[in-house]
Amino acid sequence: MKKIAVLAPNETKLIELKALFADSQNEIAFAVGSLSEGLLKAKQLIECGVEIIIARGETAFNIRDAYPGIAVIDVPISGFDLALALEKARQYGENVAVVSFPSMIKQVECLETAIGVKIKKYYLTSRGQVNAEIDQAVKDGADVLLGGFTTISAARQRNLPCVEIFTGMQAYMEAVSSAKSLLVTMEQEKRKTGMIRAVLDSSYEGIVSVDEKGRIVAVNPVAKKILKASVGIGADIDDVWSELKLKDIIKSGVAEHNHLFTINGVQVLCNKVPIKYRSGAIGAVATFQDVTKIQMMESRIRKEIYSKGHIARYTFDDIYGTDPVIKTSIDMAKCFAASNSNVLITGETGTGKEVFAQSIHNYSKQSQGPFVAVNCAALPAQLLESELFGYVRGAFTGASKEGKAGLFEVAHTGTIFLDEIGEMDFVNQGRLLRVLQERAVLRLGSDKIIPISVRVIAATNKNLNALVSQGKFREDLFYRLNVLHLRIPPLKKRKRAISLYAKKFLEEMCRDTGAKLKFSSGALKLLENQPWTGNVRQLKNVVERVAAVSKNETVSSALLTQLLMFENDIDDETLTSSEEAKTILQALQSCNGVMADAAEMLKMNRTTLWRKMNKLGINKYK
Ligand SMILES: Nc1ncnc2c1ncn2[C@@H]1O[C@H](COP(=O)(O)OP(=O)(O)OP(=O)(O)O)[C@@H](O)[C@H]1O
Repeated sequence: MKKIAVLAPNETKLIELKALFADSQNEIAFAVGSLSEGLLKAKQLIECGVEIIIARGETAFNIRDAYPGIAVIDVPISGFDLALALEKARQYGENVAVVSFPSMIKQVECLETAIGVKIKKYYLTSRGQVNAEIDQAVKDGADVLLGGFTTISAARQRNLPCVEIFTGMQAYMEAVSSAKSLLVTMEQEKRKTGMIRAVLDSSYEGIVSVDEKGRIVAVNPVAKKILKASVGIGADIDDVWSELKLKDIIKSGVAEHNHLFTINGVQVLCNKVPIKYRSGAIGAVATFQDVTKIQMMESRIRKEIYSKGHIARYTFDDIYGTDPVIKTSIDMAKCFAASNSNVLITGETGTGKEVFAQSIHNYSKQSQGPFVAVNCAALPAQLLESELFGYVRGAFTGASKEGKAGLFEVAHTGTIFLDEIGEMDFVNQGRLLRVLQERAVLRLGSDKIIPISVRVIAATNKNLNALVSQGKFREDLFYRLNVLHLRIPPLKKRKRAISLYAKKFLEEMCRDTGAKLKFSSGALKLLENQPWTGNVRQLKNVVERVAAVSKNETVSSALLTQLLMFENDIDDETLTSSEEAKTILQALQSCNGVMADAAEMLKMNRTTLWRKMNKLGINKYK
């Protein structure tokens, strides 16, 4: 496809030009036409793919005016061309007048001082004016008329002395050479623009940039989607998105980061930056992202990173609860799961508070997000603070170089389960309250607010009301946590459920080992009459022991009595401070005091270890 075209003013010139550029016939299109006829030819050439048009004077001017997207090269009148014309003109007399369109007169003006002559000028704005201007020139005493094709044709018809200013071949050669190098530059620009366009189009961020007047110069598909407006290049940014105040950025020359806006109901996070050239701003660019998309992406990344550790295993189906007491708790918990409010679960140790918390999470809208369980009593206050809220590099001595996301951030879009909340110190209670109020966290040592969407479920076996009246627990925090309250009754209050649990747990254990065991009715009676201070957890442990030691298919009350004696012995104060304490201390020592590792080594969960340490007076280890 030919990208360059030459418009000759007449047939004679066309023949000369075709001969001159015979070598470039494949690259250059040739056509005849000047003024309105030239404009028509230009239209046809553009439709055929021409991007650069070489034309003369007024024709060039008109094409440029009508097709601003097309490069037009004006064939100039050279000093040599004008000198030649003047030399001929002087043969008629001293008074030379040029009658022509402004573009040609401007070129003559530039050259007349160089040549050292004074030429009278008569401007044409249309072809129809030519005779009137010639009349005026003659009246003013012109001996000879200079001009282009229009003037010379009219003068010749009236037998007036005239000389045509020819555009020499040298000028056409220069114009063609300029056109060729312009084409190369244009191709390079197009490639660059194409690459920038591809970057803009593939960006996950919305991007809008404006020039110094606030007119849009670039806008990508994501931005169009968010703005929901038919955003056109050249449109005033204030007509499309006035809230953005992008013109203020051009004025101030100062960037603004992390601004939250709502546009068309979509919350976006926006950065605005001035485009600077030399000392001033020549435009501005705004990049913005749909906040929910950022959150979804973050949550996906977080889930990838934490998928191993932060999953809720239990669902309501795992809770054995045919007894009416627990059924009521399950029904209530299901209702709680449907709301987003904070939940406080109270109940004695081992009643199943975490099982309920996990089931609520899995039944809730947050079920696709992480479930992060934190034992507030298992960590010293300062460590708990950095674990919960995270920190930035250098926040405190020993802080990791990269900083660390807190568990609240980890739990984003999911649930955080704050177990043993009654053990939380006052400083952390204050920080927790702020997080609950503002739904955002500040990492230690940072002033950057990180918005989070986390469902909070807290649990305690303490009487929080009593702790509030003793001044050990913040009242405001208590009310924030206690929006929905789930009380899990102790096992001794669900006597009828004991044998059901025992049977179910035995079935579970047998499923693992392949054994076929069942309780005798006497054994079940015995179980029902135990105090079960450790509640369901304790019952489960006893059944586990039964499954391990029972040699007969039917578990007798005799065997059970023996095992229960042993169970009660474990609770015996005299035993606790000796062997068990020693084992725990050894485990803690070899794990550098890291409770999670020690618990794993001792094959018990962290909560159990923590409780045992408390009981044995070794909870201040480290
Ligand atoms: N209704 C139930 N159905 C089945 N298993 C249960 C039930 N309640 C509790 N459990 C079992 O009892 C054990 C203790 O439960 P969980 O850890 O939820 O208690 P907790 O009240 O959170 O204890 P703590 O206060 O000591 O943290 C778990 O192993 C769980 O499987």
